[in-house]
Amino acid sequence: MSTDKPLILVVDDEPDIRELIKDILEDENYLVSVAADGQEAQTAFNKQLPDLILLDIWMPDIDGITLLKEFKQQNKAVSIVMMSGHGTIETAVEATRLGASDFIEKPLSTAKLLRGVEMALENRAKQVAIQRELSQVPVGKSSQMKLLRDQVERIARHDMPILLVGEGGAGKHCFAHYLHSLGNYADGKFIELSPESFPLDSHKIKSLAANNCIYINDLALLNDDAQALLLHLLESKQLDSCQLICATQFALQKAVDNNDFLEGLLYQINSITLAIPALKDHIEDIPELVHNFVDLQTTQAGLPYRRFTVAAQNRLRNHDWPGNVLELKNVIQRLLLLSDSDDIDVVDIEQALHSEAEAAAEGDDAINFDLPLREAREQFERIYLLQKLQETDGNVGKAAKLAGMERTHLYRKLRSLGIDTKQI
Ligand SMILES: Nc1ncnc2c1ncn2[C@@H]1O[C@H](COP(=O)(O)OP(=O)(O)OP(=O)(O)O)[C@@H](O)[C@H]1O
Repeated sequence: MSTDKPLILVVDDEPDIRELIKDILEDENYLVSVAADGQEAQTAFNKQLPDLILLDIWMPDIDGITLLKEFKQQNKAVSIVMMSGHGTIETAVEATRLGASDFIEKPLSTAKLLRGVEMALENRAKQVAIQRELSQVPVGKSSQMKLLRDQVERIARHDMPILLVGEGGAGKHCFAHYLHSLGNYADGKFIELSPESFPLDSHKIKSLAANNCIYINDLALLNDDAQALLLHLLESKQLDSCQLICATQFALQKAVDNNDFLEGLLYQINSITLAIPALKDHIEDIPELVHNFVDLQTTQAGLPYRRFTVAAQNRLRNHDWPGNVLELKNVIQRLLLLSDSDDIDVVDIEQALHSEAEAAAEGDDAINFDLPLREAREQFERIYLLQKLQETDGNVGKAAKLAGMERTHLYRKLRSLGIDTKQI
């Protein structure tokens, strides 16, 4: 829902009835838009997705059942109540089979109309809650999150590949799952392919992809052969019966300029791009995210419930969150696990953020000889590679040459060490 008041679209070819319904619903504080025929209804639907559609069954240009099918195809979460003066049981059954949530018979009475509308909106709210549980619907009331959710609802059923761009931990997986849950292959699997696991075999990819959702993360790290294969499959339209979502935290255009990424592949996958903002750019969502994570950790992971004081929440809003939502999730988990009071206050937050910062800063220090070899090696690699990237002004290709390693190997290394080339 994009506003706090539910938006109801009334589709009826009789002007008196349309206006009457509009007046009654507006008196009850609903937002109402009206359409006289199928075409107007389609335009209104595309302009702003309604929370509920009241749809007349008999209309001159297109019948309500066809329109119902079209709307449901475009967005299966939309709630639709059919209205008809000549309602028969068969039509009602047919409409509910096709996804209508209810059926109101004309002549309408105010009570009948309002009861139908309330029930449909309640059902929709329940459905959204269930869906949220199942598919991790991205939460957040900020304008960015609302817009992204609206865009996802609009594009999920398109067949074009979708590109998600955002920093590590910003929510790319979360939006990919949401796209899958609303997409044409929601009943199929969500298969994640990483550059390491990307099969260099077109039959294998096609069989994985068939009627499923393929999520490739991080696209910039695909090696040359994998890039060429993916480009070939897309150009020859061999990945048609699947939903393809690619994700990256690196600037792909920059990778193209550096000859690290195939330009043709970028054009194949970037026509629908969603930018997932860094958490510091939508901090107003922190209270809701905190609530969401506390809920998840207490119900699913069995951690004890603790209340975050308002001061604690404000302190969380003042942090920079370089690790984005993932970092917030980790901080909350740590607080629920380690705190010994029922209330989480500013002091607890300071402590948790301090431990996070210490962990993150460890890599910037001189080599620590107390560390096990593996961690000391990682620490050295981080310092060494940051130095090379600084020398080459963030150019991964050049840094790879200096370091005497393959570019894609370097990309992978940077990712595993959590180094963001944009920050160089
Ligand atoms: N808007 C959101 N609402 C609820 N949960 C979120 C939201 N954004 C992210 N999360 C959760 O935060 C965690 C980190 O997000 P996610 O894994 O989606 O980030 P990512 O961008 O895919 O990270 P990476 O770059 O490491 O692949 C996940 O558990 C995800 O479900």
